[in-house]
Amino acid sequence: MTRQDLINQIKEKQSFLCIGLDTDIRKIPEHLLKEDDPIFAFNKAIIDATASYCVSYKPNLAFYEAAGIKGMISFEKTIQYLNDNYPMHFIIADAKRGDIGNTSAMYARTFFEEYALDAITVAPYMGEDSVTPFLGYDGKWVILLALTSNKGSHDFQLTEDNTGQRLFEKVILKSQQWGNQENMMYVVGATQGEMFKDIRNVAPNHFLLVPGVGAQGGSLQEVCKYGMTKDCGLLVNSSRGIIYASKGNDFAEAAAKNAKALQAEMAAELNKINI
Ligand SMILES: O=c1ccn([C@@H]2O[C@H](COP(=O)(O)O)[C@@H](O)[C@H]2O)c(=O)[nH]1
Repeated sequence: MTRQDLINQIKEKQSFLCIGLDTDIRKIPEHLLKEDDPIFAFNKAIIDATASYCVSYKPNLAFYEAAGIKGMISFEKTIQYLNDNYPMHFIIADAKRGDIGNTSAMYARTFFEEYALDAITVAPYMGEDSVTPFLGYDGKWVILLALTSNKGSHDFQLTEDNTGQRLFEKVILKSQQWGNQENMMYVVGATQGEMFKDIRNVAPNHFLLVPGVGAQGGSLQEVCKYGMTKDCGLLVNSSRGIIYASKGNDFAEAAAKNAKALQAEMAAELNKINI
């Protein structure tokens, strides 16, 4: 998907919501456990109930890999279902990959060729040759971890060198020599609040994938205040806050209700920038 296609979807839906499919078999409603593939049955119901309120889905690979081969079959069926039924949704593999070049090339094959996903999250720690294999695909995206939502972001990402430059700034500036606004986004945690100002100093126009609203307590208003660009520039993710809105038979309706509420807040933010 191109940047312009994504912006068009955001305008059409009046939403920049990305729903995280972090599906844990231990958390899904009991009545689904008698299905052949409970994880897929859960995802399908969540997707059908929420698709009109979001522009993106983000399955996190950890949740599928944890269930072994069965989990990967559920992942594959989920992706197939999205590609067949909701082809204009931007699908992100939250896999946080990155390795020496030939190994990264295999990860890229997996997620971009085998599963035909739009984007993959990549860890920048191994540098240029670990990231560039993901950038050789037209219309596909690398989403580089820059300033994450967790407490551990202070351990490395927020530390300064002797010129005062912080590691997340170095990652963003250096990686702009490898990719551009058409094939690279950055992960910035919603919990980082005013830090979005500093992010926009080094990445004024790149799209940001922003996890951390909902269960982690990040503020959508603050993210928009400091991080929104003139064409939005944000994909804001919520996983647990939507998919586990209810543990009962009404789980899909409850997910739709929470997704709709976030979409309404997003529409109000988009209204401020006239898109
Ligand atoms: O900095 C980061 C990077 C990735 N994540 C992932 O996003 C979702 C957030 O889930 P919630 O349930 O909405 O908290 C999850 O898949 C994380 O692994 C992140 O939270 N922060």
